[in-house]
Amino acid sequence: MAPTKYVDRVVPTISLRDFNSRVDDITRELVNAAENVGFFCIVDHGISRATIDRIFDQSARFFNQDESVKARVPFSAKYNAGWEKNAQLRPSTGAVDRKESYQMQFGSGMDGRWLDEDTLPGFQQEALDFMHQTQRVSEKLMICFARGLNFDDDYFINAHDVSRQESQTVCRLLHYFETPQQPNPTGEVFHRAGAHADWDLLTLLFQKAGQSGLEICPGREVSTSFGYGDSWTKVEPDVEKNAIVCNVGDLLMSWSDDRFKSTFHRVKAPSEPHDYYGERYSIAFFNQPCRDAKIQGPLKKYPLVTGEEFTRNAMTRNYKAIQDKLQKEEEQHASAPESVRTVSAQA
Ligand SMILES: O=C(O)CCC(=O)C(=O)O
Ligand SMILES: [Fe+2]
Repeated sequence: MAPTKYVDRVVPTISLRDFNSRVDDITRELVNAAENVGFFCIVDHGISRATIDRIFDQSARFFNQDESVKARVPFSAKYNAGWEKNAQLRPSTGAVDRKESYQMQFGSGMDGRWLDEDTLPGFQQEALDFMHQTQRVSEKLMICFARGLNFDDDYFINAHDVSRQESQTVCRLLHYFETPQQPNPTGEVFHRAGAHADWDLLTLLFQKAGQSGLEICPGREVSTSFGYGDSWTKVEPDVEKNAIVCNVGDLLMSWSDDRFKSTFHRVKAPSEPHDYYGERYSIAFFNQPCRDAKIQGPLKKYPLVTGEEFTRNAMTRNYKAIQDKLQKEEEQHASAPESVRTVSAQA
């Protein structure tokens, strides 16, 4: 593989301190970041580092269970919840991400998908507490983006109400495996998370100290397929500042008539000398619209769709890209590639 081209880009850091009295300034900063980079870090958000460390401990507890235990709560594409391993196929790589993940929701999508209290005492409660705290931070961002688009303050909050049955919001625990440092004899590339854009409104990402790998390639600058030939920027974990890395998803891009940019990102397949090869834990909180939310930007650039339709369209798009890629490979090699197993319901 050709060496990755890197470029320094400023990923703005935005403080949510004194939110109520500073909401206009914060809105300006967020809007500017969303228009230009699509990524930003937030600090002074109110979730303590101790809370974040504890949820990472819970995540390790979950992933340390035997596979037979985790397999009791398998991923369901219908409910977009549960555990999966080496299963998320990416159109950008044509391969599965080398990771396991456990997706949690607030409501009935989790029926039968929590491990029982005997197996993981306290896990469900702590996970839900963390998810509610992250939801409250998300709601502050939603107020600002609603203001930026001249909607009422509670416009996005209502469309993402996690107390409703129609909620689709997901908290994804992620665990990437340690990667062999020696080039693999077969030349196999261990993709961690292939380049993609998320298809939610906003993603809030938590990282652990020293566990690098996240890279971005702002959407509007991408000129090659999935940003491969483009210049990437590393977004290192900033645990000192207790930063949460946030990005605009396809939903907010569409809902803003393309004013706010959904941005390509990836967790790089470690392959170059300074890459991080060790295991990586991260947590992504995807603000998904309620199934019956009505989605249309102020300029009505795109036809009105419901949250359910938007998610379905995003999945179809993703799936079609994979199908097209496989078809091309099939034509090139005149032999069928390994069959596609699952397409995760997330970007
Ligand atoms: O693990 C990470 O840092 C990024 C994960 C991600 O982009 C995703 O799951 O959509
Ligand atoms: Fe992502």
